[in-house]
Amino acid sequence: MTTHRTGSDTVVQVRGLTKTYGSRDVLRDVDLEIGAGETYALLGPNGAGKSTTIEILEGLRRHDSGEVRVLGEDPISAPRSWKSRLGFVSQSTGDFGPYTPRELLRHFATIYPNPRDVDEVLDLVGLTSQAGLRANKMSGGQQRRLDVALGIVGRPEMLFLDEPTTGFDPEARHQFWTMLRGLSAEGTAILLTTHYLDEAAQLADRVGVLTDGRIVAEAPPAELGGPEARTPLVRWVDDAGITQERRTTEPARLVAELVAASNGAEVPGLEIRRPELEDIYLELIAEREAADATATAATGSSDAARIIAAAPHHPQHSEGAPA
Ligand SMILES: Nc1ncnc2c1ncn2[C@@H]1O[C@H](COP(=O)(O)OP(=O)(O)OP(=O)(O)O)[C@@H](O)[C@H]1O
Repeated sequence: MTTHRTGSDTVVQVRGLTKTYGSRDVLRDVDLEIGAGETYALLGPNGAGKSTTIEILEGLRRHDSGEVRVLGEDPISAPRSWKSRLGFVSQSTGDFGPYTPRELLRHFATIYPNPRDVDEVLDLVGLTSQAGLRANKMSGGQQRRLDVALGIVGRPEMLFLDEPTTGFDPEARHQFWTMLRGLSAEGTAILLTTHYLDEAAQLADRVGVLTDGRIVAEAPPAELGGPEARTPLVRWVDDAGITQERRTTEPARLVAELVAASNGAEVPGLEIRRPELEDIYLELIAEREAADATATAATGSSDAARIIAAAPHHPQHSEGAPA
């Protein structure tokens, strides 16, 4: 399923990655490659394993089997200098203590060998006018922008963004997209998870759909699901008041036929929809869930049954080397 990249600019290389929590297989045989300057969006429903994947790549979690290389190193045994080449924005906002965004950024900038200018970063994330305010008192969206600022101040070669724009207002999201395009143009590789499919469509060179621990589809956003998935859908209400829909590659012809059949009158409820990434993603997930339900019915087992059978279950926490 994975479209392997080749070349010396590979930043992330993952082969056959598996991860189990207790008796639960969270990642099963995941392959992933991301190149310099590439933005890869990892999509998937809640609990699919996206954050687990990112945490393994960051060296915060151990994996069970498979090969993982980020900037040529195994994250678990990588030297300290390796971390300074990465940028992280995790899913939850941190506690900023009594400090202001400018103070925090100045402090973090000292950790990196070639940091960005603090004022430039404040400007990039739209926090210039909040730079001197106490960060803990800023709004949720502003704190999230600060998370992003802290993630990029070290001029990372590889940037991990776990649902970075949660809480952003629309203007901030657009500003963020522009900023990411700039980082990408400078050669930064970006791994992004998001539940905003428009964000993935806007930013990603490739998207991967992770569900049930596997990447079930991977392609540039405009190609996911293949050409079939993009066939326009025409919907209208017929004489009996019943909503009809038909997929056709010639929607204009179908509309002309409908108009002719109604003697030139308006066709009630007429709508032509061209499936977007979100429609295609939802269809992929629904297909997958239907296939899993069929398999479960056939074997008479389910994840829930396996988990109950394996109880007591003790969740693990941070397993990797300290940051
Ligand atoms: N430390 C842990 N111990 C046990 N199970 C865990 C642990 N961390 C995550 N899980 C489980 O692993 C699965 C994958 O979680 P993960 O956070 O990677 O999903 P996700 O795709 O990032 O979800 P979301 O979109 O909700 O952020 C979930 O079922 C979750 O409950």
